[in-house]
Amino acid sequence: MKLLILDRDGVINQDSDAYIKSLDEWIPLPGAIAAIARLSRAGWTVAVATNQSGIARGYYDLATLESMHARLRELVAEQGGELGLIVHCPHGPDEGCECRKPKPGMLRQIAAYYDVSLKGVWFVGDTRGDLEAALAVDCQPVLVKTGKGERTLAKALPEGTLVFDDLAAVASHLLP
Ligand SMILES: O=P(O)(O)OC[C@@H](O)[C@H]1O[C@@H](OP(=O)(O)O)[C@@H](O)[C@@H](O)[C@@H]1O
Ligand SMILES: [Mg+2]
Ligand SMILES: [Zn+2]
Repeated sequence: MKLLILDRDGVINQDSDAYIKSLDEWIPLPGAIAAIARLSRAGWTVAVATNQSGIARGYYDLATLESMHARLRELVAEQGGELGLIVHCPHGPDEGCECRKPKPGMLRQIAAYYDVSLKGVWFVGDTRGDLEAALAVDCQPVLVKTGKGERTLAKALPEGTLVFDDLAAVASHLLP
């Protein structure tokens, strides 16, 4: 199974230090939707693992989050693709959950859903926490320079991290 796991904010859509709090604030990054659709049409399963502490913080509710994900699915479908499982962590940093990255709980949830091993599966993110979550479960850490990626690049990356300009470049690398 060709499985690719993506972080959401800063990889698929614009991120903000003020959180993405509404559907209007959820703006796809250039080429991201097309990249997901291209991968899907080529037989890849594309899943998403996203921290959403804004829910715990009271900035937006689950219905709003789900409206963003419905829009994401709609845009991918308009380009002939299909997005796979989206897993989110609604918890705050102090709740001690197992799903908030850099913990790998969401990656494990995705692996269990598809009944596959995570070894070597690419996990594409824009923050150090994404890379650490990948390493914790033997995924291939992949950093994109969008979102907080340039900030993440300013410090030493975990050994073996692959770096791409954006999700479109990741898709072009994976597709013939
Ligand atoms: O990149 P993903 O995991 O899809 O989502 C990140 C968001 O949940 C938010 O995560 C927050 O981190 P804290 O949760 O406050 O540490 C901040 O970095 C926000 O800027 C960001 O929008
Ligand atoms: Mg992110
Ligand atoms: Zn959680």
